[in-house]
Amino acid sequence: MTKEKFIVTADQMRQIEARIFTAGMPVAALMEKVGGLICQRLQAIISPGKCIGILVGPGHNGGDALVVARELHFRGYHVWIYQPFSKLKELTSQHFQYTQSLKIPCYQEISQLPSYDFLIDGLFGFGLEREITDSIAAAVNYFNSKNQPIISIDIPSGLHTDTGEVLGTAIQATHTFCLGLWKQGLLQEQALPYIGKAELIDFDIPLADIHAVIGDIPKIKRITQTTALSTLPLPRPLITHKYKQGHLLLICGSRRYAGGAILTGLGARASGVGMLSIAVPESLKMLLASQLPEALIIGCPETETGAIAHLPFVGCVSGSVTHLTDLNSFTAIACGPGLTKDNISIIPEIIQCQCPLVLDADALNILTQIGTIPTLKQRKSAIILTPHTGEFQRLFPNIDHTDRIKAIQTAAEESGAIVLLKGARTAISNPQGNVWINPESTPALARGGSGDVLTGLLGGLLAQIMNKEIFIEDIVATAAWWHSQAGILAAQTRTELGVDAFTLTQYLIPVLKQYYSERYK
Ligand SMILES: NC(=O)C1=CN([C@@H]2O[C@H](COP(=O)(O)OP(=O)(O)OC[C@H]3O[C@@H](n4cnc5c(N)ncnc54)[C@H](OP(=O)(O)O)[C@@H]3O)[C@@H](O)[C@H]2O)[C@@H](O)CC1
Ligand SMILES: Nc1ncnc2c1ncn2[C@@H]1O[C@H](COP(=O)(O)OP(=O)(O)O)[C@@H](O)[C@H]1O
Ligand SMILES: [K+]
Repeated sequence: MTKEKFIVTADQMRQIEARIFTAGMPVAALMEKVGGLICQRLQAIISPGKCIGILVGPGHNGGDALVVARELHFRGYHVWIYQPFSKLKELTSQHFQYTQSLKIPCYQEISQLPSYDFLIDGLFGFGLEREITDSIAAAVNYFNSKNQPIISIDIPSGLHTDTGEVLGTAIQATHTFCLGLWKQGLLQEQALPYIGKAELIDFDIPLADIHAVIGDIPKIKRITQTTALSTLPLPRPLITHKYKQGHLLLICGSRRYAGGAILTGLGARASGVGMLSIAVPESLKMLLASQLPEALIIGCPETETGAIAHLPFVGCVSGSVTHLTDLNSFTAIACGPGLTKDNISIIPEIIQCQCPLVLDADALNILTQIGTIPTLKQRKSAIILTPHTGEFQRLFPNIDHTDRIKAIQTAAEESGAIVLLKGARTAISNPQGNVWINPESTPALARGGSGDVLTGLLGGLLAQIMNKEIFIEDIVATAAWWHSQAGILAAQTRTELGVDAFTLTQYLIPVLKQYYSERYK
């Protein structure tokens, strides 16, 4: 669905809504339509005869909930209403009056509430701007303590629509039916424990109204299956050869961290890149060759501690060492996993390469040591930094990272890099502040080495976009999506404990194959 990629703040949603109403759509008609759509979804989840408690707030979120209450009542569900407010908005008040004429039981006190199978949360939507307190806060905490399924309308009541921050307390939903367009708060990490399974209820907001408010090219977008698949190098052109499918150089590994190089290599393998070269310390060469027989393994001179001392350009070293001819012969370079910080000269050595460059893990720690901004300012071509929160803080110590989206926008603008901030909701910003957020992932990925897999996969995809009209940040977003989807599939098959980084690499291709089942039947 095309609207899945848009993300709005409360203010933007209000402006979009205002345009629709000004154009002639009656407010009551829209509420009726939305309530009907919510009901259809509820009927698919909840069988008739179940007992459903409806939590009704004073605004239009409460109005939606009342439409739902009325409809479910007529469809054979046992419905009761909890409505503790003395003053309701006019439309909400009318719907409330009608539910009372239908004799749907209504309660003001939680102590009086009957039992229930499901709750529908219509206390507050995007109109919540101040903390929930007193008896309403106590009610929210009471409902959370019951451990029964709760379906929140638009957003779990108590979450700030933009920041996902908890305002006093918040409903811990098992499902969230977000209305019309994804609210920014639902994409924020701090909101995750409250949202449950989230889905968008599309109520036909005209695209023209969306673009009029958030712009032709929206600043913040959700990565979707459609946006990701549209940038993948699939199907391959029939007439091609390996060098046309990209040549990736990985610079990674050390005697201490050999596994990082293997995992990065296996991530790159799954990308389908035409040629893969891996620069590792000389003593790792045989190991890497045995794990990745298709790759060209470049053994590098090493420090006493077993880190790469420098890259073996032609003329630099002799003997059995495989030489690198020229960094500019590659179509992408990814550097960092397992490198150690033992030799900081490796970054100045590669920073001027002309192809897209990914820095991850110890390459980021080295970058911090030699000076993030001054070093990146020397760079003329695209560079992608892939820090987790700790690395981000070290790279950009002056940037407040509590709002992760603002933080990456600032970091990208100041450094000129594309910044991918890893986490439960990985987000990517380019230097112009255009952001992609990855909306689905799994905590199964919170495990050593899974970031190394991402670096290899990303490098391999970047290597393949040469001469294609694809923005680099779009392919970075695709890599984050693919990596997470592989984690989700692996966790579904093996539980969240069964997704070690090597196993993750084994799911990268199977997860993709699901989307191309017709082609590969
Ligand atoms: N836009 C659309 O396209 C569509 C929107 N729709 C629906 O409308 C919802 C937005 O409705 P909304 O604007 O009426 O706000 P909502 O979230 O119900 O609550 C605001 C009310 O709560 C009150 N209040 C606030 N904080 C409080 C507190 N801490 N403790 C106690 N009270 C507090 C506040 O009172 P006041 O601040 O005025 O005192 C006000 O009365 C949206 O989420 C969606 O469900 C759909 O029907 C159709 C399409
Ligand atoms: N709670 C989580 N939910 C979803 N994904 C996560 C979570 N925690 C970590 N990840 C993902 O796992 C990967 C971890 O990367 P990183 O921290 O660099 O690990 P390593 O350096 O050990 O490989 C990142 O892609 C990150 O987005
Ligand atoms: K709600």
